[in-house]
Amino acid sequence: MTAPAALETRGLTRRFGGFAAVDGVSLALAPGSRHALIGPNGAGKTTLVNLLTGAIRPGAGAVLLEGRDVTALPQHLRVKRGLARTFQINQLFPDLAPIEAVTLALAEREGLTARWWRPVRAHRALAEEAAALLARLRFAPAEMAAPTRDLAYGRQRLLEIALALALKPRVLLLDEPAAGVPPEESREVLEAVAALPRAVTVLLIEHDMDLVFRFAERITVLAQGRVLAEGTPEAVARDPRVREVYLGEAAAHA
Ligand SMILES: Nc1ncnc2c1ncn2[C@@H]1O[C@H](COP(=O)(O)OP(=O)(O)OP(=O)(O)O)[C@@H](O)[C@H]1O
Repeated sequence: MTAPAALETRGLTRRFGGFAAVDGVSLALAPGSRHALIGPNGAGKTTLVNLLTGAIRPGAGAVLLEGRDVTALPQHLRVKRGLARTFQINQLFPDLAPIEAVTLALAEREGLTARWWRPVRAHRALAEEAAALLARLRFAPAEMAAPTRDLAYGRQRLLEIALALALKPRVLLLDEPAAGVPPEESREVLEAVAALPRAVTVLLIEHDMDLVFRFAERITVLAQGRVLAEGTPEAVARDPRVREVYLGEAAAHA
């Protein structure tokens, strides 16, 4: 028996008024894969992510996490089942150092924050775990201890990813993790994500094609709410239908 997909949708549909923003989308992320979701503006990517996380409900279809139907579950229970997404930048505390923020996130996950009597030892173990997590994302010790506001923007985006990882997800959704990050730094962000252990399946939603083609093993292309193409980066890049929607978009912006 083959393992179920890490995350799967079946015929997922969401309408706004009469307009189908997501229209019968079926996709499956293989366990441990690096998968990207791309599509021109208005293709339905954000709506699909909101359906995956449970921020909004579908009119039809299903979402399955490791083979279990989570369509009816609210967001926090999907997080508990192992689905995490990156935080928005404004959720970072500028005065906290990354090591403090990640230690707190780990403590919250372990349910330790409510215990005022928690032993110092437990806190030290969490701080060590936080340091290891940040080191995996290539934070130097000095950066871990400096206030978040002093970090370069790319490092702040990596800190968001570290906070999502503190939830110990099985599936991580990254919604444009490199948006607004200078090119030299954005490459670093994606390299650090690509180097995460294969126990975490990653779905990347990204506009920057360079980053997508560097990162992804499989790409799903969304257009007008539907899956237009799905395959390896090479196959997707060759697909004339994909070229058409992107060339059309480029022409519209010219
Ligand atoms: N709450 C809403 N009410 C009405 N229409 C909506 C709503 N949310 C999204 N839409 C419409 O659904 C379509 C898909 O939007 P969505 O934001 O999911 O696309 P996207 O692929 O994320 O686009 P972009 O890359 O520009 O962010 C758009 O035409 C949008 O106007």
